[in-house]
Amino acid sequence: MGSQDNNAALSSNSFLPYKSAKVFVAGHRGLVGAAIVRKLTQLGFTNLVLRSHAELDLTRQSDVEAFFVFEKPEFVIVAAAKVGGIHANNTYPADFIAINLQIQTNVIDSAYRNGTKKLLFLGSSCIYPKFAPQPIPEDALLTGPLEPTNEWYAIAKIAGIKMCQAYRIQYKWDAISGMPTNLYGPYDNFHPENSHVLPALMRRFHEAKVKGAKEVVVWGTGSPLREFLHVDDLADAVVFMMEKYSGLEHLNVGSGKEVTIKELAELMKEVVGFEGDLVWDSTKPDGTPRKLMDSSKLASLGWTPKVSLKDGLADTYKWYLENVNL
Ligand SMILES: NC(=O)C1=CN([C@@H]2O[C@H](COP(=O)(O)OP(=O)(O)OC[C@H]3O[C@@H](n4cnc5c(N)ncnc54)[C@H](OP(=O)(O)O)[C@@H]3O)[C@@H](O)[C@H]2O)C=CC1
Ligand SMILES: C[C@H]1O[C@H](OP(=O)(O)OP(=O)(O)OC[C@H]2O[C@@H](n3cnc4c(=O)[nH]c(N)nc43)[C@H](O)[C@@H]2O)[C@@H](O)[C@@H](O)C1=O
Repeated sequence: MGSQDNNAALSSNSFLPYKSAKVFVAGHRGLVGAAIVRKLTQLGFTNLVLRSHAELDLTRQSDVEAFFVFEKPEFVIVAAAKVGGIHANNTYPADFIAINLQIQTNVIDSAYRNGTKKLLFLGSSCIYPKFAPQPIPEDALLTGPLEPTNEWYAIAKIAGIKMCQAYRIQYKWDAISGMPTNLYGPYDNFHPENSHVLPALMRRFHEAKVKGAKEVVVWGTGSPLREFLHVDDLADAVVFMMEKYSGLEHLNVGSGKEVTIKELAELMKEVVGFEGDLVWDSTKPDGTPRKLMDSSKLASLGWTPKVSLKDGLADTYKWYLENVNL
């Protein structure tokens, strides 16, 4: 993190006092983007620039350039991406590498060229080697082979981190990166196959309860460990980093707490109130055995998460009942 000192001159762009600043939240209808918009609105930001995918396809370079020339946002948060769980990543590798490279390259380059003061890029904990030391420090990046089920997505995300670093070094531009762990919360994707484990199980347990089914199938062996963070905590961390961090290195953003998939399934069963049995489908991949991140750098700057997994699950299930299960 010594390189952060070399960039001290770039850290003058404080964010929080400028409530009327133009802030572009890319991907504002997704899990993460929606939480960031909620947080910024709560804080009193009045000039958010938002475009749905239908209004602006961020893979289209000339459209993105025209948007930035016209809007010239002062701050940019990149929460738009092609995102999915283990099955989607494994099934659509071309989409995961190409769409993510296109979106992030277009947005980062156009933001720099049109006077954006500061940009935050979001990656993911899957950037780290499959067998990284645990908890995973930021400097484990590029020290070993990736998990094959999501290497295409991981390579795109690593390119995003490196692009922010390259623009910081060459242009002295304040681009930073945050690497969140597995997230969940309101506006998650509850698709039965393509979503992440937590929303997938919430939906499957709920539907099983409603139908009076005797069992629910859960993928893999149940032994992999995952670290979950409520998306409201992530949004809080994003605002914190926009205000306080201007370094070359990406920063891990995790809860510091891990559970096995079996423990998650048992907890979900309890929260949803399903009374049948769990059946394990070991033909489905487990993915990375463990990916607990070391988020002590962010903690040392003064940020800590607040939402426990149990409370977060109950809150998300309430949202699911009110909004998805209509
Ligand atoms: N969910 C998680 O567990 C984790 C997420 N992250 C990161 O957080 C970020 C946000 O993820 P998350 O909110 O979960 O993802 P979502 O899929 O919920 O949201 C992604 C958003 O990006 C938009 N988008 C996708 N493609 C395009 C495009 N071509 N043009 C314009 N908009 C587009 C989507 O719009 P539409 O739906 O209309 O296509 C959607 O609003 C990503 O960078 C992801 O890597 C990191 C770690 C874990
Ligand atoms: C955030 C992160 O998310 C992805 O990585 P992942 O953590 O492996 O993602 P996942 O949530 O899909 O699975 C976690 C674990 O859970 C098990 N599992 C059980 N039952 C279901 C199930 O029903 N659905 C899913 N998806 N998984 C299930 C599953 O077999 C695996 O062992 C990356 O591709 C990449 O997108 C990324 O960055």
